[in-house]
Amino acid sequence: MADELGTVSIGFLGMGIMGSPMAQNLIKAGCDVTVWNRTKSKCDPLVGLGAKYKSSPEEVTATCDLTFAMLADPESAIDVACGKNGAIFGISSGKGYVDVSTVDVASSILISKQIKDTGALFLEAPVSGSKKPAEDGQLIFLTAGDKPLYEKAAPFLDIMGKSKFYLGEVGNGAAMKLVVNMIMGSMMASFAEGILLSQKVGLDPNVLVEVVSQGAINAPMYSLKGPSMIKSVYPTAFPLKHQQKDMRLALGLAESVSQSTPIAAAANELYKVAKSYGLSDEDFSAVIEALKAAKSREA
Ligand SMILES: NC(=O)C1=CN([C@@H]2O[C@H](COP(=O)(O)OP(=O)(O)OC[C@H]3O[C@@H](n4cnc5c(N)ncnc54)[C@H](OP(=O)(O)O)[C@@H]3O)[C@@H](O)[C@H]2O)C=CC1
Ligand SMILES: O=CCCC(=O)O
Repeated sequence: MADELGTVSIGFLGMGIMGSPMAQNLIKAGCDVTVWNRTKSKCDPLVGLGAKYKSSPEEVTATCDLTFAMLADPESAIDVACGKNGAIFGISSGKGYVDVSTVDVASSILISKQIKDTGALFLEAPVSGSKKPAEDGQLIFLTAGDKPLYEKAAPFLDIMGKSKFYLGEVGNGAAMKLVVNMIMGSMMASFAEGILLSQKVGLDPNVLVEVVSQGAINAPMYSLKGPSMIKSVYPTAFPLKHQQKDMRLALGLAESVSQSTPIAAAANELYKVAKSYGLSDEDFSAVIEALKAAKSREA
């Protein structure tokens, strides 16, 4: 199997919290991987594991059959794909581009069009699952776009993830991801309120987490993040700035179809407040600090 995988040369653009472990899993599985990152030093550990390095997205797509991109937001995803020395300048017919970043529908369609104009194939494949699932190869891929590329990419998605959904036309994967993260962001904001309320009425919030974890509203996120939130520490798995970006993009998606989303809109305001307190690079569970600050101002 490792020999078969090694016959397809893989490019990987973006060595952040998610991209690095995803690329690492491909290397460990025996794939021929070439990496690029805006901040070059983040490629060093991957090169140490056997990856090749190229100095631009263009050079990566020129030398690789299949290129994955894991970038911060719509702006960086578009820039890396279509900007100066971007992926479109190296890619060509017979190759594929798989964007696993979380972006909005319009940005994904724009990148798809630019890639497909070169004759190459495009797949969007944003992921559910955070740093640990990325390290463990347990991500969930929400794919849409060219079916032949989905089939070609499938063995590699299976190395990085535990499941994959093919959702049809480009935009459907992006939309699914935004809906999922809109729910998650609202759940976390509500959980933060619950922790603070339990403390304020004299309950032990650790017991609250235990009660929640045994009931119908249990979600792994609560027992994973709750204990550190109670200690006011937020080790970054999913940066708060990205959660707020996803709330913003989800609200835009909702507006585009006139769907009312008042809960998500309220939660988004909390993430904005947390960002204004300098918490952008903390884990998104740091949204609880926005409520604490409001509390102390009222007191
Ligand atoms: N962390 C998580 O739990 C999850 C994140 N996601 C999504 O995955 C994507 C990546 O997330 P994550 O790895 O956490 O984010 P990071 O912030 O850790 O990494 C972002 C990556 O984007 C690059 N980047 C940012 N701006 C630019 C730019 N202008 N030009 C070129 N490269 C740029 C960064 O490069 P540099 O190193 O130079 O800054 C880095 O490689 C996001 O869309 C996020 O929403 C999806 C699921 C889970
Ligand atoms: O986009 C981030 C998703 C994080 C998660 O699914 O746990």
